Amino acid sequence: MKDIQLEERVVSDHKNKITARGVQVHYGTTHALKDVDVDILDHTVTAFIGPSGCGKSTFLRCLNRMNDTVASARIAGEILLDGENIYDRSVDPVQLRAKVGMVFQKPNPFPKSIYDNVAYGPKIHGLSTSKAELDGIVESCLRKAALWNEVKDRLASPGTGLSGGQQQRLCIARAIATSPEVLLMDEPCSALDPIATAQVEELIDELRSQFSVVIVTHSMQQAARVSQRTAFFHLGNLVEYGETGQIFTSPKDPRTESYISGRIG
Ligand SMILES: Nc1ncnc2c1ncn2[C@@H]1O[C@H](COP(=O)(O)OP(=O)(O)OP(=O)(O)O)[C@@H](O)[C@H]1O
Repeated sequence: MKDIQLEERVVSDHKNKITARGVQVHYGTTHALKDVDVDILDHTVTAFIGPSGCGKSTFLRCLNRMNDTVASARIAGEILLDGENIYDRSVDPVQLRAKVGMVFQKPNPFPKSIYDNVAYGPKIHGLSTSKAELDGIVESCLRKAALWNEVKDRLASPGTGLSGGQQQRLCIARAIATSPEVLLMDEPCSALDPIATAQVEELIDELRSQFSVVIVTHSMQQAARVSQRTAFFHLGNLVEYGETGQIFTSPKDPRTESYISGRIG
């Protein structure tokens, strides 16, 4: 990883967007996440890394209450978005997921046109008052997702007819169409080829100017390329969290050191 200028990474004084304290998750008798404390900064890409089964996706899914859909999941602790507890009874998970959007491992466009994939969220959340306004949102999101030029002449074609990399960028356009404040990405490049991966990574860096991005990745190179902060999970514990440069060049915990040098995982 010599070509990556980690030491040049500067984490600015962005404010906390998400504050997690004492987060525990059980699936039935499996204790998947143990007492996790994290501050996710605004306008920052945060990478979650760690060996398979360490709880990265579980924690990611706590941040927009996706785990609510898993019958056996029990979540304890506190997760605040801009100071408000997202698990409060008054919070509507559907509204929360518009603010804290998600992109999944496998591109999963709706069986609808390219246009309707992006327009769906703004429509159900009442974010546009006219067709012209909706057209504007669709175009701007497809542009932000670096897909507009490839699809502008076939907006009525099915989203599922695009290539894998294009489908993932369509899913990113769909996720940003509700103007989220945080975007969660669960291994968003694992089904993509190197060219599509590079496009999505470039996009992640651009999206950071608009909101926080949290990415789960199995690739340490990817974490080093795209993130400013990295959290290392192991056996359900958050072992170490800090600036990406520090985590990769001078980890404090021997378990982090072992993982990044390939001895565990
Ligand atoms: N829906 C579920 N029901 C039961 N157990 C689950 C469920 N989802 C995850 N687990 C368990 O919780 C633990 C953490 O899983 P999780 O998917 O969060 O790990 P991960 O670090 O994201 O793994 P991977 O890198 O393989 O995706 C594992 O022991 C897993 O088997």
